[in-house]
Amino acid sequence: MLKILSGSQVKELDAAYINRKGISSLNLMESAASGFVGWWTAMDFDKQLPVVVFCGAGNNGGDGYAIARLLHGLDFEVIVVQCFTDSSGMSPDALFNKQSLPDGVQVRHWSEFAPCESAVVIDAYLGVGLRGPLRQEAVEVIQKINSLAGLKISVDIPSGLPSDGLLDGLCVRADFTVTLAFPKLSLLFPEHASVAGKLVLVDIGIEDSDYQEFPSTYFFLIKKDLKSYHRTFHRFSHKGDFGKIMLFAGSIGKMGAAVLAGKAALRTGSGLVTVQIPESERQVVQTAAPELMCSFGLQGNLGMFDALGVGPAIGVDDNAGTLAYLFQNFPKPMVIDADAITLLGKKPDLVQLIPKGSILTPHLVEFDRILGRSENHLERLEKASDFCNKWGLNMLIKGANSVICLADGRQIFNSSGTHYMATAGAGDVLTGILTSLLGQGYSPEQAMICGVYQHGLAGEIAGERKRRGTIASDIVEAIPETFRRLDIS
Ligand SMILES: NC(=O)C1=CN([C@@H]2O[C@H](COP(=O)(O)OP(=O)(O)OC[C@H]3O[C@@H](n4cnc5c(N)ncnc54)[C@H](OP(=O)(O)O)[C@@H]3O)[C@@H](O)[C@H]2O)[C@@H](O)CC1
Ligand SMILES: Nc1ncnc2c1ncn2[C@@H]1O[C@H](COP(=O)(O)OP(=O)(O)O)[C@@H](O)[C@H]1O
Ligand SMILES: [K+]
Repeated sequence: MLKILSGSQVKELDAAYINRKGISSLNLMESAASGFVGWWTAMDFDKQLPVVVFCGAGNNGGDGYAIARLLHGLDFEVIVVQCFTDSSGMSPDALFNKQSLPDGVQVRHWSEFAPCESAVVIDAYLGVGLRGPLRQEAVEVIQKINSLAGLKISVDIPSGLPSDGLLDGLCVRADFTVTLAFPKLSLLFPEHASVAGKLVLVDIGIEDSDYQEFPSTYFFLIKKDLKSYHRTFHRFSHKGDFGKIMLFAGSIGKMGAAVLAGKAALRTGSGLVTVQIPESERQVVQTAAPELMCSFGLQGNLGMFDALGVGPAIGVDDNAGTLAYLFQNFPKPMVIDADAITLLGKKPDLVQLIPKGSILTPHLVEFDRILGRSENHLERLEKASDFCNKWGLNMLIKGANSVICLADGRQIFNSSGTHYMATAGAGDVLTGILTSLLGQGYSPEQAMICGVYQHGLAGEIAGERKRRGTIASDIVEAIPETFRRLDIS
């Protein structure tokens, strides 16, 4: 898992890494530039298009000069636009890379740069070294970059966006942000989606051990983390090992929620899945998924289940008693979603009854219902942290880069997923996956890590196939492929 450090910790991280490896800061800058160019090459940009690289005077600009040199070496027509006047303020590494530009690279000053049609723009003007409000010249440079027609690619972070806080003013509006080593926190805020564009992470060789001395409560979950969190089953594993689970989901006219959650649990590997539904609706479930079992009315013997998930489309009227009953009679961590969360917002006294370690999975509107409106994502993250800590609960704030909030204060941003998942029932699928993993003996933390990543990956696989036509059933059908892609047997 990658630790997300603050912008001001980056210099110290670099120093620790450089010291341990016995290399120079220039080597690290070269790794950053090569990493960027590796991604660029994979994107297969058209060599007919000129590339315009806006370079600042700091190390972000240094990355830009190095990228310009490397792209020139790949036969691209490269124009460097210098966004400062006085070279005496340049960082030594930026100066070195500026002086290393080959003759074939044209260099202009930003004030005299006339936009050319359809150039690809690389924004290496300001990175994590931004301090305070933009100075007037920076405002004008950023306005110029934004006025250009071509595709815009920001190096590390869109220039002008603070790395750890909220945008207050202007920044480059990027189509892609190619971020170095770890994603900067602000790139993961929903309010910055329109300026950060698509997020690309480039490994520049800094290892987990180099991060150890730097405190942070924020983490970024990536594909290579997954295998170590999964349980392994053996050749003698039996149905019981894979767990018996119960899902309270669906109501008259909304039985899809029970079917989707139930099927997702089966596809995630549950041994036995029972859905608790209104009896009149049993045919819907048993026709749609014969592998599911149904139960009607409150179960007397909840103890036979290994895990329980409650909420998708159960309705908010008349269910407060059911929730209280479940909380009091099922003393293990459970998954609480959708209408069950809305009910907690209406009846906050119920929160104290929730079994410790349970997982609440609100989307942003449901989040507001339990914890009130937040001005921004930072405030939301803080509220979630306080709530989880106070009640010994876990929370998943759903959306792009869903955040796993643990009771000990750690907050883990998910890297998988796609906007094609913004479709009815995608959350019901997640409830099925999470409950299934709890039932298979995963701890709540393991279930959240594996479940959230795989749900996102299943969405990506479904999206590759169905694009805008993706529906929640496609996500369910893609779950088996996620195990294959992650090499989990
Ligand atoms: N481990 C990694 O991730 C690695 C990171 N690397 C790269 O280093 C970058 C960080 O470089 P950095 O620290 O030199 O700062 P950077 O972002 O270039 O900004 C400094 C410039 O901004 C200016 N400036 C500041 N505030 C301003 C304002 N309000 N308004 C206007 N101007 C303002 C400031 O001007 P000054 O105040 O000095 O006059 C100076 O010119 C990082 O993002 C990544 O790209 C890689 O090379 C290697 C590995
Ligand atoms: N733009 C997006 N990028 C990544 N994941 C998304 C995006 N939009 C939605 N999702 C995911 O899809 C799921 C939607 O859940 P939810 O809002 O509860 O849907 P529903 O109530 O229709 O089941 C969440 O897990 C969320 O993280
Ligand atoms: K930048």
